[in-house]
Amino acid sequence: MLIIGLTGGIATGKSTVSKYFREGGIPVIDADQIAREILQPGERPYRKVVEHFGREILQPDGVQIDRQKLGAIIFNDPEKRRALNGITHPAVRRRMLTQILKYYISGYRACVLDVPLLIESRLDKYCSKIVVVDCDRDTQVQRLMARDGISYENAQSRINAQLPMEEKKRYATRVIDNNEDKTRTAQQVEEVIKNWMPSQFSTWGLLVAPVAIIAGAASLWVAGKNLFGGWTLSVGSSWLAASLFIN
Ligand SMILES: CC(C)(COP(=O)(O)OP(=O)(O)OC[C@H]1O[C@@H](n2cnc3c(N)ncnc32)[C@H](O)[C@@H]1O)[C@@H](O)C(=O)NCCC(=O)NCCS
Ligand SMILES: Nc1ncnc2c1ncn2[C@@H]1O[C@H](COP(=O)(O)OP(=O)(O)OP(=O)(O)O)[C@@H](O)[C@H]1O
Repeated sequence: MLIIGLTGGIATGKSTVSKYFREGGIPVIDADQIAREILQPGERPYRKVVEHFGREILQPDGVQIDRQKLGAIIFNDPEKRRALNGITHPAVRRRMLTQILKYYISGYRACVLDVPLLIESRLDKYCSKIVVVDCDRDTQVQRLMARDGISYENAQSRINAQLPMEEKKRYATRVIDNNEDKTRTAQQVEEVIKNWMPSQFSTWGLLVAPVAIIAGAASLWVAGKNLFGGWTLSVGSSWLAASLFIN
């Protein structure tokens, strides 16, 4: 299975690019979405975050986390940001792994991991390819302020909480330029899908190969007991397994 890591700076356009991958038939695992789920009441990371940051980060209902308040704390303080990451990231990673397995078992040929902090948290090493979504800093600031309704200073501190784009781009297999209109961005994603998608044969190979290997081993055992036909079966199964894997 091809695992494509998708990253970029805040508001450079990862969700926009994700949408085009989904439209191209490739499932996307969204780390921001998972991070939201684990901060719901009842989840263990929720409890730890409230314990660590205190009840003042809760909304007036005294239950839900006020994301704006928590954001204001962690985007302006590297130490507190590290503490939050230390609580949330292991749980996010576990859920991402479960989702990857789900897609693998369902026979998908590829999936995208949409992770803003892919490079910072060293998840890039588990990806076969890395897509970095880029736009110039002024555009990024403008889009972030417009989308989240935040001030120029707030936008700057959120951008500065991440690795600079120049650094992220060094890890890219492919940079998607998201400075122009969305149609141009969609075309770049289409190109990526066309160039990178593994053949249907190789996906089936990954699913069928373990069965073929077991069949090969079993027939070797039978062949040891005699039967010319058994050898034929074992060689045939092993060849099938090898060829599916190699693909
Ligand atoms: C601080 C929180 C509550 C702010 O919530 P808010 O709804 O305002 O923002 P949202 O979750 O939509 O994130 C928006 C963007 O902020 C950036 N961002 C989020 N968390 C971090 C972080 N810890 N460090 C740097 N950038 C971050 C990402 O680019 C993300 O796409 C929230 O982002 C959070 O829980 N962050 C910790 C979990 C995390 O690291 N998530 C990132 C993916 S693993
Ligand atoms: N090519 C584009 N032209 C105009 N607006 C765009 C373009 N790409 C994205 N946007 C807008 O910019 C904003 C940020 O884009 P998006 O939400 O995709 O970024 P993101 O990288 O996923 O952000 P985050 O890091 O916060 O998750 C959104 O309002 C989106 O509609």
